[in-house]
Amino acid sequence: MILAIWVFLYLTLTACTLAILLYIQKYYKYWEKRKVPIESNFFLANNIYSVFSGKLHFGKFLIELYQSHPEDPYFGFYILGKPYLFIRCPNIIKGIGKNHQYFQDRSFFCDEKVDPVVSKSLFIAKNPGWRDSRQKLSTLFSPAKFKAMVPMILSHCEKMNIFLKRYNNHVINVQETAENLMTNVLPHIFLGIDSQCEYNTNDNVIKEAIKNMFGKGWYQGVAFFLYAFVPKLVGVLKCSLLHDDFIKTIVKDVIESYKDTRHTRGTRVIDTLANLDNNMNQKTKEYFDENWLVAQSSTLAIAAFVPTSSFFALSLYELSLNQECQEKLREEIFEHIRDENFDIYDRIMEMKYLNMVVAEVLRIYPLGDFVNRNCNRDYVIEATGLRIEKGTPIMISINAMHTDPKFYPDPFRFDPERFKNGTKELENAGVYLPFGCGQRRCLGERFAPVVIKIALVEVLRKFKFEPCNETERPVIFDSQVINTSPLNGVKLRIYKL
Ligand code: HEM
Repeated sequence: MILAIWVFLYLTLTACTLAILLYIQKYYKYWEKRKVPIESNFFLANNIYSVFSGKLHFGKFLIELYQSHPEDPYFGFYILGKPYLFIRCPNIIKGIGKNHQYFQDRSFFCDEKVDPVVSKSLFIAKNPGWRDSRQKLSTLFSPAKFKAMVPMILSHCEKMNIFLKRYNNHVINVQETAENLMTNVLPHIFLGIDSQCEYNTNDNVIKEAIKNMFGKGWYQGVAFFLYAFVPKLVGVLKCSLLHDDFIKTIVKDVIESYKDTRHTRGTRVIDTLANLDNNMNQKTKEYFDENWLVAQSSTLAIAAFVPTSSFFALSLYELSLNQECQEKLREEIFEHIRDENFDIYDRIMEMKYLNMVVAEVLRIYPLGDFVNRNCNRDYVIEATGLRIEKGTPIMISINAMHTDPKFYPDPFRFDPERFKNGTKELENAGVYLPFGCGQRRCLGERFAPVVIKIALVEVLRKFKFEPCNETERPVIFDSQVINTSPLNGVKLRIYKL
């Protein structure tokens, strides 16, 4: 018996050693053999361990990598010995955006058997699930749907302004105000729930549930690392990236209410999601199950909440530090809005300076830091002849592109004039990509700016913002969360006009 155990242990150890040796043989000096410059050692790129211990933000880590290869169009790096390709050259980035058939998926992966919810999230899903889900979700974000949302967004802005009026000549944390506004607006649109988030208190169950859905600290760091880089271990360790009990309860309630045939289906995003198309074949229908609903509802809440809150707060921050821009924007707002009976949706589309301000905020603070893809078919970079092999993950740092002085002189100066000709030219040049690139770009690309522009117009018509002693310069970001979010909030002094 003892002998059998020893033989078993010996064989297992030999098999593991062989597997590791084969793995190392396959990948060791992978980039060197292809004459691709490399970053650091074979096992772990640079100081990536600081990211997963919560000391360094992942976006910052990518900027440091980008800056360490100033002359290279791309370079390779390794995570646990797996080769990654970091793309720096705008022309190559454009090619990746255009050639969706080669770069359909992200390299993050989650097996449906291991996590039936996360695996279906639009952010993680692979084809054909991703394509069908994206088609279905895209119908929710049409200009007509936005227009219909405007009165609701306005009513929440009005409540915010009533709160702000009480704080004339006081210092307030606009990040907190922005989060409260989004706690009211987003669950209303996506889930049809009234969060009743008050502005004078910081404890709202829905806000806390959304903020905690992704967790924080070392546990989230480890879970994110496993999902992103060693997905097979997720099942073994049974760790979960998502705390979705709150969304699950809401989805269950909606599905339950549909069983009652007298119930009239609403116009909320969740109603549209739950409303399955009768033309779908059985297999597709099976995919769009309750887990799919929970997955998409959570994805929308997570993907929207932090970026839109920070986007609003950081817009006010930059407009406070740059008073002449704030004044210019206010003048434009008053020029377009002379009385109370105006169609705000049409007006914000016409406001050129407002668009320039928003574009510049998204340049300095792209909020979604990186683009990540998995090459799903061998792809040759025409300019250099490098063959990116099937299965190779690639990384693009949006933040690093947006703050590279080669593309944006004096990159940390807030200057909306950079966008006086719009964003198209810079987008086409592959150097402006706040919402990513290609077919897998952000689903909220048109929605987020609409909400922020309305909120900015509403608040700047009534209030002026100035920096104060507590205003950080520059803003310090939280290194323990995946999104870009100010660690200590954004403190500004507010004056009633
Ligand atoms: C200022 C606000 C926002 C910024 C800067 C932002 C940025 C991004 C970026 C950079 C990506 C990755 C794109 C790529 O890989 O090419 C992304 C993906 C995504 N975003 Fe946003 N986002 C914002 C707001 C929103 C909102 C409001 C929603 C929800 C309506 C949303 C939903 C998503 C989804 C679902 C994806 C994954 C898309 C897919 O894989 O098909 N985002 N976002």
